[in-house]
Amino acid sequence: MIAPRPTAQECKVLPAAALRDRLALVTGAGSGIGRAVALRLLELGASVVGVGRRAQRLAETAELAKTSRFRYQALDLRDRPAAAEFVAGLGGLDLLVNNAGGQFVAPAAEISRRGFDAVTDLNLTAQASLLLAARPGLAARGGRVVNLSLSAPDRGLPGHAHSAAARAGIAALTRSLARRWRAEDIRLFCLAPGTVLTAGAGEELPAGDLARIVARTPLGRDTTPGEVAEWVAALGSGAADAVSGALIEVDGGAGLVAAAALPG
Ligand SMILES: CCCCCCCCC/C=C/C(=O)SCCNC(=O)CCNC(=O)[C@H](O)C(C)(C)COP(=O)(O)OP(=O)(O)OC[C@H]1O[C@@H](n2cnc3c(N)ncnc32)[C@H](O)[C@@H]1OP(=O)(O)O
Ligand SMILES: NC(=O)C1=CN([C@@H]2O[C@H](COP(=O)(O)OP(=O)(O)OC[C@H]3O[C@@H](n4cnc5c(N)ncnc54)[C@H](OP(=O)(O)O)[C@@H]3O)[C@@H](O)[C@H]2O)C=CC1
Repeated sequence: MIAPRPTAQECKVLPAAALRDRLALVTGAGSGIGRAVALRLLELGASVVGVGRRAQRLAETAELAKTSRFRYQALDLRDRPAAAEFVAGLGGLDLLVNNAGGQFVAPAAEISRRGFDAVTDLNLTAQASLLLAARPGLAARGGRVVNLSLSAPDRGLPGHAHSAAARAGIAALTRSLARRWRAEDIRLFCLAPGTVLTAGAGEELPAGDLARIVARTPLGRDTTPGEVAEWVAALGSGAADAVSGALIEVDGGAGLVAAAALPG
């Protein structure tokens, strides 16, 4: 049985002012999931700073946002000193959404050293560095961190050896810091979407492969950007006050089943 896909409107369950007066930093806010998250946080009253490498894409998000509560900065997060300086300059921060990430699909044996480094740099080292740099700002506001991940990175994802290793590292870091930073009232979470049919996912895998992966999902459907955005917003709100260090899978149950056949 295929579960129905909610409309963008049906995903919106939080009250209108749930994030009023909060400041959020969303990485990768110029496309896909990051853009959906940024727009939803703005709707809920937050101010949002979006970063990504391409200013043009961020400007498109600003056009959709139609509010001065959105500002953006072109930034390569793998330039760790620049990213750290930028986040320090924001001052107090209520929510960091570590969304920028991704990988290429390749059999493990065909991933070169530079390819492995590029993916682990983006999905582990740069994310870790950003959240460490954000610590003082988060501590000043009892802030939250949502790290975007892959569902069940430890189940052995074909074609994703480099990325799964990086995401498992972030999950471990999330749990470690959730414990270590509790004195500063900082909460950290990992959020693992299932297959979200963004343009980025389409560049990574052919449509046929994505359809096969979605068909194997227990709920028989993809995850929508709106669903991911609502969960991120909830984790940034009072709804998550009793949650700490969790990996939350918004994946239609994908993490419960063996991954579909892909090379690798
Ligand atoms: C069923 C399972 C359920 C799994 C369920 C999966 C469902 C779909 C889930 C979708 C998940 C998503 O994340 S969708 C979002 C996708 N979006 C993205 O991935 C965007 C971000 N990605 C990137 O920017 C790139 O992929 C990334 C490699 C990380 C960074 O790129 P760089 O510019 O640094 O890299 P480059 O300079 O081009 O290349 C660096 C090295 O990597 C190698 N490299 C690059 N592309 C390569 C490729 N396709 N194959 C081999 N090797 C490659 C190059 O050859 C270089 O090595 P040498 O040749 O040795 O020099
Ligand atoms: N779509 C899916 O099915 C799933 C996605 N995810 C994860 O969710 C996140 C968002 O994915 P999605 O929206 O689909 O993909 P996109 O490719 O649209 O998003 C990736 C974003 O990250 C930004 N980015 C990439 N590299 C850098 C960098 N070095 N510095 C700054 N920004 C960077 C990109 O902007 P720019 O290129 O301009 O820098 C882009 O906005 C990723 O971490 C992805 O791996 C997880 C599970 C499933």
